Amino acid sequence: MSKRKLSRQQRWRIEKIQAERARRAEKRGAKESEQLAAGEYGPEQPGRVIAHFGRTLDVLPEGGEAPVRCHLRANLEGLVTGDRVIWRAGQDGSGVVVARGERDNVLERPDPRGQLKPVAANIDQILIVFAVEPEPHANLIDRYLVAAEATGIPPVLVLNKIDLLPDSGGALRELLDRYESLGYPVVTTTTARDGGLDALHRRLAGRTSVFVGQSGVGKSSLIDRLLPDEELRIGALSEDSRKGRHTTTTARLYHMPSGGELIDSPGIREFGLTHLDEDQVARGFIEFRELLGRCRFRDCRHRQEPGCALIHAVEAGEVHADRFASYRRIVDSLEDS
Ligand SMILES: Nc1nc2c(ncn2[C@@H]2O[C@H](COP(=O)(O)OP(=O)(O)OP(=O)(O)O)[C@@H](O)[C@H]2O)c(=O)[nH]1
Ligand SMILES: [Zn+2]
Repeated sequence: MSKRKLSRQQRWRIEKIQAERARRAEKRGAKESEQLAAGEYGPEQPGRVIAHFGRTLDVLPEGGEAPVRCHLRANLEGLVTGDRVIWRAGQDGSGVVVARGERDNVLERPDPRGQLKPVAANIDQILIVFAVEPEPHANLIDRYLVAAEATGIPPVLVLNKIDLLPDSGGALRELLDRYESLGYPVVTTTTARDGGLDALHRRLAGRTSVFVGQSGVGKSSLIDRLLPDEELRIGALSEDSRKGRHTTTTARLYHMPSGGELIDSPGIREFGLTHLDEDQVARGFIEFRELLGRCRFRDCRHRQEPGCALIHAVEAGEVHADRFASYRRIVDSLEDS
């Protein structure tokens, strides 16, 4: 780390600011404890964060319809959309979040400084959308799959625009079969005719999902149909936040009329283009997992090492050569960046 030289005056100013911040946080905490103790808040109840704006959150009470604008207890940090929380209702219609529940998983994105920050939590599935047009490179699908596998959230492949598919199904059909045989669920959709989203509705029901995918594949078109009502999308938010429309980059959780929850934000849609390390990439190819660690050399990089279990599996036809080539390409691209 580079040592920055601060003048005495600068140092003094920073210390003063920090002391002031600490004092304010302490005061806030003391006031809240007083209010909580004085019974100014109702009993603890479960809820889920559906949007957040700094230290202010919209919480949907469990089993409830209308979100409650809440603030955070002073000692709570880092809550994100999708978090399960314990909160207490205040007397003025707002509330206070007092605890965060355990997370099943969390989706992270790099902030402008390149540091990973959580953006959403408790997601049941990542829907990787691709389309007949623009034609997907298998490599791109693999990239998304690897990124999804690294989060621990199960991915689902969604092939959109099947109205543009040739009758024979073509090469895409073959590609899909390959992913299906690896164990990935595949759903096909089209927004061009009625009923084109039936299979997708079934897949979404009862789960919390996010949509990711390359530009132009039809994410907005799909989401527009899943949340048909603009009012519904905005209506998922409490009164106050409607004014704060500038905060459009925050992830939001929506309830779909057809069933299930959707968490969406521009940042989430771009997910998959984040940095991964070589080991994450190898583990992201699910059929490689049982082979990893079986190479002759413990530090095998699966290039041309003798006794490489992966290369052997490709030669034996147990691992598809395209998937292995894709793995190589992703690893090579890490070295360039
Ligand atoms: N033929 C056909 N076109 C579709 C279908 N779904 C979407 N489109 C068209 O594909 C284009 C891109 O759709 P969008 O919904 O904007 O795609 P997107 O993934 O949200 O793209 P970005 O906003 O750039 O990330 C639009 O012209 C849509 O009308 C479909 O099922 N069939
Ligand atoms: Zn190897």
